[in-house]
Amino acid sequence: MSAQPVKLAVFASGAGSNARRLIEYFGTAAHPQGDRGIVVALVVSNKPEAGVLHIAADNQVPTLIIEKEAFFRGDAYVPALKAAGIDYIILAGFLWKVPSLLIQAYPQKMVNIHPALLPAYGGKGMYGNFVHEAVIAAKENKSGITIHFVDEQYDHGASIFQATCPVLPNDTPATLAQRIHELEHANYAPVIEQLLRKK
Ligand SMILES: Nc1nc2c(c(=O)[nH]1)N[C@@H](CN(C=O)c1ccc(C(=O)N[C@@H](CCC(=O)O)C(=O)O)cc1)CN2
Ligand SMILES: NCC(=O)N[C@@H]1O[C@H](COP(=O)([O-])[O-])[C@@H](O)[C@H]1O
Repeated sequence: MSAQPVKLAVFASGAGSNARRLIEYFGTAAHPQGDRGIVVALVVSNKPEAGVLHIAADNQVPTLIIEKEAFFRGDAYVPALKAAGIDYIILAGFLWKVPSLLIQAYPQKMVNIHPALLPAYGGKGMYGNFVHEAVIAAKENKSGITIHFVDEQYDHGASIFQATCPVLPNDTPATLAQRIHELEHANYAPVIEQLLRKK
């Protein structure tokens, strides 16, 4: 009898390129990838029109749309996540602050990827292109990604991994975002795999 795979729920609010990469790397409950023993079992979004939901559907990954009032009550969605056998929550462009009760339900089992080198350029309002605009406006010569545990504050949890890339003089938020996405797609899944191997 093969052991049950570790089940990830990916939380996303947008296009879902990171979710797509995680699905490609780990596979799904229906189509596990290799013998990693980890699968993307659920995609959760707060935006019914989010592109990530189409990526989930294309890969037969079940989805859960969350409602604001229930979500911010704190533990409204914990039963559904536990019923789905979710072991880890992976934030990938999720734009709501995760409430404490949900974090407490997944102690040291909730991670986020941020498109900058924290602690700089993090916190409320620092998401998507707002981050890249701030980095360029500050005339930084490098940026990067931070993968970190999630705590009750935005972008404050313990850092797990960082990678850097140059910021070029003629960069726009879009060209920098592309370079950051390449770092994200190369690193998020292997860093998660390594983190779970240590448990
Ligand atoms: N409890 C935590 N929740 C979340 C974290 C975290 O570290 N702790 N990380 C964020 C992801 N994130 C940056 O990596 C981030 C996302 C969104 C915001 C933000 O300012 N959001 C706006 C609302 C935007 C919207 O609804 O469209 C806001 O709060 O006013 C900052 C950082 C995910 N959750
Ligand atoms: N502060 C949170 C934040 O800005 N997250 C960022 O949102 C993007 C989502 O892209 P995707 O939907 O294509 O994965 C990613 O670049 C991620 O780092």
